[in-house]
Amino acid sequence: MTVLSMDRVGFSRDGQPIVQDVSFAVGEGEMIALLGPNGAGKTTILRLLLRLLRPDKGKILLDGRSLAGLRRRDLASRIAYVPQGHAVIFPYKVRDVVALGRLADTMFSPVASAADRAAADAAMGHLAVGHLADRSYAALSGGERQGVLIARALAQGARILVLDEPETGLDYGQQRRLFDLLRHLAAEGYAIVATTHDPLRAARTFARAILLRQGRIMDDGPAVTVLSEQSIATLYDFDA
Ligand SMILES: Nc1ncnc2c1ncn2[C@@H]1O[C@H](COP(=O)(O)OP(=O)(O)OP(=O)(O)O)[C@@H](O)[C@H]1O
Repeated sequence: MTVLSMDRVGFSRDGQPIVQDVSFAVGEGEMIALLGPNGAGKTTILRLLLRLLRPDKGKILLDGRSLAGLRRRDLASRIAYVPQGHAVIFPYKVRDVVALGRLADTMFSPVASAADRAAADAAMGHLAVGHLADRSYAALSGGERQGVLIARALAQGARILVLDEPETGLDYGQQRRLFDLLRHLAAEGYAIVATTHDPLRAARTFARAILLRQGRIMDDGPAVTVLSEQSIATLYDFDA
């Protein structure tokens, strides 16, 4: 079932088209890699999906309803953003970072409820980061941070995860564990959209790949098919 879709979306900055005529639909349980050279518009598409930017043209639908008209709280209950883990944006204890995922709910009440604390604890348990709860987020390794950021997204209760280059800064083992985890979540029904700069990993790990070039979709389909040697060469502009 489709949970999120873009229909002929266009977005410009200062009259310059950044995203043009982009259409795709994300289904429950799908794991989609968004690939393309620097400046192709990947992050812009993520920001449009998260409603951090508004499209100039076309429509974005969440559960069949226009993203533009949704209440922030409803949006937060469905879509969670996992930023790059290497930036220390949270000078807090891990437990507090994960509880921030409940903010969409807790901001309506001055105190985190028992249910909020339970959701944060459950998310940490699910991602095996519970033992880090009282550590400082800033002192964690890249892989540990990425796990905590995903736990924060799960605590939010959202079933659509949008990740920006999640493997950045992780060693090979941590990347393996991260992508195993994402596959596991997709098998549980989570919809996952992630940008990546690693076509070989995307071909092995993701079910589907969307290739983006100069703001337009160049190809979209099963990752193993779409990410051929030839199309990778075309996408990144080198001789195969
Ligand atoms: N805040 C901004 N102001 C002006 N132009 C911007 C801004 N953010 C992005 N752009 C431009 O929009 C285009 C697409 O950028 P975007 O960050 O979406 O690309 P990307 O595919 O995510 O690139 P990268 O792989 O380098 O992260 C680029 O030409 C970029 O310079």
